[in-house]
Amino acid sequence: MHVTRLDLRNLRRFEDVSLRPTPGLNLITGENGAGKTSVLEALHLMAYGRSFRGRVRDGLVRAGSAALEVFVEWMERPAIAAPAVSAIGEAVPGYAGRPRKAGLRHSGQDWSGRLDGGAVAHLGDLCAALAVVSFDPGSHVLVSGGGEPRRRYLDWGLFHVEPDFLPLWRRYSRALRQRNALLKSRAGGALLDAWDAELADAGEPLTRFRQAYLDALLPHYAALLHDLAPAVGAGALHYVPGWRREEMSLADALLLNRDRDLASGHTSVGPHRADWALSFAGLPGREALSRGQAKLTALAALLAQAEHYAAQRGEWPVVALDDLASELDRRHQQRVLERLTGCRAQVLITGTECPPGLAALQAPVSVFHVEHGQIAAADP
Ligand SMILES: Nc1ncnc2c1ncn2[C@@H]1O[C@H](COP(=O)(O)OP(=O)(O)OP(=O)(O)O)[C@@H](O)[C@H]1O
Repeated sequence: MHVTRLDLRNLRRFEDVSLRPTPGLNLITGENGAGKTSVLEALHLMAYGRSFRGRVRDGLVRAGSAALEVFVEWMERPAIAAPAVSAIGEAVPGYAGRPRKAGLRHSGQDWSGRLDGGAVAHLGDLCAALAVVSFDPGSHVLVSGGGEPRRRYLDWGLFHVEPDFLPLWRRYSRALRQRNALLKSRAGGALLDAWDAELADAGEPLTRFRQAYLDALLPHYAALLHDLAPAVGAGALHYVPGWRREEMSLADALLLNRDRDLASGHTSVGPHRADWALSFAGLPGREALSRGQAKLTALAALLAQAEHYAAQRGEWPVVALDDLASELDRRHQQRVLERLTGCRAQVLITGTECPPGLAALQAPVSVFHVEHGQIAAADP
């Protein structure tokens, strides 16, 4: 898929700007503080419901404004592969791609959204429509941070490639909220039994989906890691389900931990505590990765997710690379961009100037310059 239009209103320093990216490589340049990252943040917000720099209420809305607005138009490949031109040489309507559009207004507390002209009930519906994979200076948390970004990573992938996952995830989240509320009010008995059963009913298949997804990512990740950071040795990924799954069912684990959960007021076992671990044949553990290696490992994981998405859905997600030159050295910049241009993915890159790895690529690139709160197309 590729974004054809991105409008931002009252987002960080931008009052009202519009960007028309091209399907291939797009470079967004500007001085420090010009607003380059904010452009990618807007796209990320539509695709994830949050910025990669935190929540909307943490400063995304322009000072003095009540709410921000993001509007995105993109082209999506049709689900059925068919020639764009018929046997008699005429264009086949609808097969060249499906135009889609989404709008989001967010005040930090309240939001409203529209998708293809209709109102959406859940922010997740917007996020499931537009697929963006972002690599930014904070992406290393996928490797060096706590479990939450790694769970989000798995769930984002599953929202996009597994249609049965989102309803299951909603069921589990609702049951977890209800169970925690009961635990806090110290209520036990039949009601708690019922929510335990619901948690187990949703949590077991949810875990199977996550485990299968991580297994499916592994070949992509291992090949990318070998290409980007061969010194760390073969990479492996291991799912950690959030309870001792090899010994007992989730229903049994919930029952076993009930007294402890009643004392603490929250559910201590289950897929909401899941994680996945990374191991490397050439290193004792992820703690031994250098900062640069941690970034490359995170990038391998993110690109693996994009590759897997492309294999499943028949088209690439949009790839956003924030401040590429400060994240990767020239050789790695070039390697990554070669891969992405070879796959015909739409790529949006930010930088104070053209990253050396992009200049060395000699591929066609559309350049946009951000200055004084405006975005303008510039000469390549
Ligand atoms: N809520 C806000 N209201 C108004 N202006 C804001 C708000 N939040 C951030 N800004 C300003 O918007 C700009 C955001 O810049 P952004 O981080 O997108 O720039 P950048 O071009 O990526 O910078 P750098 O190269 O330094 O990373 C900064 O000038 C910042 O001071």
